[in-house]
Amino acid sequence: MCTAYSSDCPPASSALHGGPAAPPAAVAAPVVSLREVSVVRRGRCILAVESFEAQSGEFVVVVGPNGAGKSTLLGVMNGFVRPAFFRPAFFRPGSGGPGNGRAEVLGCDMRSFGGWRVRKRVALVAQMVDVDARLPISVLETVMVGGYGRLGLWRRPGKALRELALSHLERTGIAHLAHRPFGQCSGGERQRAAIARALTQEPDILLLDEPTSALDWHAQRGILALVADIHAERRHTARPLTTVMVTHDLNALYHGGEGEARRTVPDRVVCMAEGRVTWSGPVADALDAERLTALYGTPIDIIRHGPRPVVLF
Ligand SMILES: Nc1ncnc2c1ncn2[C@@H]1O[C@H](COP(=O)(O)OP(=O)(O)OP(=O)(O)O)[C@@H](O)[C@H]1O
Repeated sequence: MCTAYSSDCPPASSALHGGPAAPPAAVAAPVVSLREVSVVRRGRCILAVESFEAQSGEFVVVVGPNGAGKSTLLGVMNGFVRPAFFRPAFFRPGSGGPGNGRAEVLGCDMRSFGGWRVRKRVALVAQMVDVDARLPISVLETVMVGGYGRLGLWRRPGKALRELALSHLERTGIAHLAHRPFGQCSGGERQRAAIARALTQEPDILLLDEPTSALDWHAQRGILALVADIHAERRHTARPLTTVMVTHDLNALYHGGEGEARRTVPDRVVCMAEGRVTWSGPVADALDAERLTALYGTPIDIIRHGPRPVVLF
């Protein structure tokens, strides 16, 4: 069942084949609203979130130790992981029932077929995986895959999708790699291609799961600046982008680019541990030595470099 934007979760307007006008930015409902959501795997509760919300146009960063449930949370948001619900009073994961539990993304109830519907509008840049260099698929073809969900069952990818993909290759700075086999690209180039593919999906929500892991310093800075710029470009449009990024790089919270003008300052940081959201608040408060030491279970210090806090461990 869909509740916020319309009765059938219509796609927002698409450069690919046009479409109904996007919902106005003034829609008050959060684009992600999770309450008493749980995920159980092999009899173990790996996610038990009492409350998580993301507003339209918000930039949220999710941090926490390995196994905290961050990727699972992203999976619930893009419909790949089907949520169950728990009642906090009894804490019976997966017990379902009316309770107060709900999982809505872009106004779609993720319990029904919402996951299938929103997947077209929620793009995920997953953790980097190794790809065989002999894989016969070019960077351009990889990026075009992002538009397939919007094409529907009977339409074949055509010129419009190709041009859209090329424009996003340009935007992410790798237009010159369009015809190179994807598997022959460097880690940083592959992450740019993954972001271009996500943009070709024309998403309302962009999810990024450790987009800078395994990249060198220069590539990390480039990816973070790109993500920040893409988010900022849509901030004051009729269709602001909601960005949710998982990262282990706490210094990425504050600085994503070169120079003050390009720094990344997300709107909010969400801390997770043992499947739960343990804290949520502004970046300045998140970068607190005591809080981070407790979260990661290892001593963490914060020093200042000019106006910028730097996390040391
Ligand atoms: N399909 C599954 N079956 C069993 N356990 C799972 C499954 N998927 C995830 N888990 C477990 O759930 C926990 C949370 O996993 P998740 O990948 O969400 O954590 P994470 O915070 O993203 O971790 P990391 O920072 O290491 O990527 C982990 O202990 C993981 O082993």
